[in-house]
Amino acid sequence: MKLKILKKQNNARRCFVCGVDNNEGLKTEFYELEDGTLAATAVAHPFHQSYPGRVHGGVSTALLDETIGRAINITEPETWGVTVEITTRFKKPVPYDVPLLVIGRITENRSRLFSGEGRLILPDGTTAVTASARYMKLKLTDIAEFDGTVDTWELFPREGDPAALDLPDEK
Ligand SMILES: CCCCCCCCCCCCCC(=O)SCCNC(=O)CCNC(=O)[C@H](O)C(C)(C)COP(=O)(O)OP(=O)(O)OC[C@H]1O[C@@H](n2cnc3c(N)ncnc32)[C@H](O)[C@@H]1OP(=O)(O)O
Repeated sequence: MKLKILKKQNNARRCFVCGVDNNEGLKTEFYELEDGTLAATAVAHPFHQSYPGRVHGGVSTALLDETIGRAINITEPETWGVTVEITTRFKKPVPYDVPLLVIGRITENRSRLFSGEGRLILPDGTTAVTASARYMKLKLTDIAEFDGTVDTWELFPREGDPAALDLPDEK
């Protein structure tokens, strides 16, 4: 199903998942879709491997963690949270050097905790990894040593940013 992108989210600079200056990271981009899903696009590299030919499960988990955690910002742009639990199910190997799509949704939102689920989808539409996670809401100043210079939080628009994304049915 093709879904319109309503908004691109900010990126950090050094974050392993979204840091635009982190050349060992994933440089993931996050897009809010019209149906309330958060979609993330990324390419993993050979230096993210576990066994040769497959991406480390911890890397896939990190992608899912941040995608689910950021999905809260669709309705609450000022909410920040830390992951308190994540459960991941690895169904297929994830290869590097191919475009990966990750989607996340919030399933429960309470005053102190929120939960969500997500899946990592391969270019052929297969779901390779699923996850569910829970986060505790905290003030940004209680989470981050944020000086606003090296570690910024900004929108990095790109000419290649898509206007819509095709979400395959679950398989
Ligand atoms: C600006 C720059 C931005 C950079 C980029 C950002 C990208 C965004 C990335 C986003 C994605 C990436 C995100 C990341 O990678 S976040 C990094 C990974 N996660 C962490 O570092 C979290 C580490 N843990 C902690 O700091 C503490 O444990 C916290 C602060 C969470 C709680 O310690 P604290 O000592 O304060 O609290 P407490 O232990 O007394 O518990 C307090 C209450 O909470 C309840 N409780 C606790 N745990 C759970 C649980 N699992 N399920 C249900 N309930 C739970 C507990 O029962 C109690 O309830 P009650 O008895 O009071 O009723």
